[in-house]
Amino acid sequence: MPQSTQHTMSQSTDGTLKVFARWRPPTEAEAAEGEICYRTIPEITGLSTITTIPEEDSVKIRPWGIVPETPWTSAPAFSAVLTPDRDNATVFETVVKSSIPQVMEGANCSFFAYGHSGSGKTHTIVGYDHQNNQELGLSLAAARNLFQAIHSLNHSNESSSQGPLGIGLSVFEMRNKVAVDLLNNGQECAIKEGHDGKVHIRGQPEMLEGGEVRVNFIAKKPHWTFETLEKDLLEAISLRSVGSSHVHDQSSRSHAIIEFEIINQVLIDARNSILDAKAKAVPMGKEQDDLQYKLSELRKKKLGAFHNVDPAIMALNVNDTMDRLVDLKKQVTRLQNQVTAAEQNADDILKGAHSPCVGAKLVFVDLAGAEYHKFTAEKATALQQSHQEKQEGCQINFDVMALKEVMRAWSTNQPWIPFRSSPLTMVLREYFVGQKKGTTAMIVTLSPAKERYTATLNSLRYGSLVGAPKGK
Ligand SMILES: Nc1ncnc2c1ncn2[C@@H]1O[C@H](COP(=O)(O)OP(=O)(O)OP(=O)(O)O)[C@@H](O)[C@H]1O
Repeated sequence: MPQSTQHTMSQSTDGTLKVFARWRPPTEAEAAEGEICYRTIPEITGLSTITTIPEEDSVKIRPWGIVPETPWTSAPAFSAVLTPDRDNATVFETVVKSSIPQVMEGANCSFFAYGHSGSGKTHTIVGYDHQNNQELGLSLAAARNLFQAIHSLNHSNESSSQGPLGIGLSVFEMRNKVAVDLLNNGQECAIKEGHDGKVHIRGQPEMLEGGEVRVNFIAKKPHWTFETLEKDLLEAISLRSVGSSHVHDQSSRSHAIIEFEIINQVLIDARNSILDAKAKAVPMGKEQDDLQYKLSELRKKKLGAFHNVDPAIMALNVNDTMDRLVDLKKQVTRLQNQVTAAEQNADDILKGAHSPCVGAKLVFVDLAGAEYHKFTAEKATALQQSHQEKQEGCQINFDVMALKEVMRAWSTNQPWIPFRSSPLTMVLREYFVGQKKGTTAMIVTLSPAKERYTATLNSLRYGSLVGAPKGK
């Protein structure tokens, strides 16, 4: 039960990283058991601290639990503390709304929900009551607002040769070390870092007619209206993996990532051209490597090396093979030039777009809750988890700690940001880098149930670490 609840409007110390706390209402059973006592204290900086109050009645003593002897007080880390009476529409106004103009100016903005199982992350990010505008999740409310801004730009820009603006939707989850494409039947995608440091999420190669191999990236579906985007997004989210956590057996066991990118048809076509050019270049490159290998085998044999060579290779005519190799090299160079030109074209479209918002991204991440097995009933339930679930739990803990370091390094303009620390932070890299810095915010979702005191305190500690002002 909050001793005093303070709702402050969003303010930020540096304009880029904000942390919010959101308490959800108790269920009937939780209310009957009693609630965690806490107090919000606004600081002069505009940030708030949260103190938990271990009054006799505030934290239930459990047989194997630990009862805190002293109050715990956070750092002044919270831009706003949203009390249980605040609905999703209010959370949107407080946390997300100011980022819509930033995205329209070309900045990337990202929002993370962090909290233990059942604390309200999915309620906050996606929402459950989609008929009720007041309870639309932040991602959907943001998409609706973004479409309003885009449509008015489309009307004022009707003559644009690049076509109207829309939103490219990607929805995937990070499960262990792979990305699972929820817009493409749950296809597993590998996470690869390119020579340029950019991280790509690659799907399974697709065999095309004529032997071409198309390596698709994670699906990005273009949408021109909010209604079609909403339908796709909700269908994708329904495919998320669930498992047994310490609270219930329908817990999200993955980090879900919802990405909106502002696009136009010209950009879509340019990106398809890159994939087409690569599809042609890949088999040629492979054939070239293959011939080079065969020729080296033939040379070794010619030099008298004691070496078993495949009879099929021995049967090759060296001169013909060399001619074919020279020809292939020319073709591969030509195709690689086509790929480079297609990539350059896509970059030029982004730079020369009629609106600076083309290519800007707005991202929502529903983080899997970290596991805290140290105390109480959570340990008992954890023991019933399968080996795979325990491994996932370790990876989840690792990911969220890596994310905290990335956020702190990024918000304090460190020259080196540890994006490579975990697959999650590798994938998130592109949302943090960019010409313009937009808002990044963490919403720590909190359960008021005494039963969940340890987990709630751990979430608060995490929020406090992420949001503590620079240098602390
Ligand atoms: N702010 C809120 N107001 C009303 N109900 C809420 C709120 N937050 C959460 N709930 C309810 O609490 C339950 C658990 O919420 P939710 O599924 O969002 O938790 P979660 O943190 O995503 O859990 P998990 O990590 O296990 O998936 C749901 O029934 C949801 O409707």
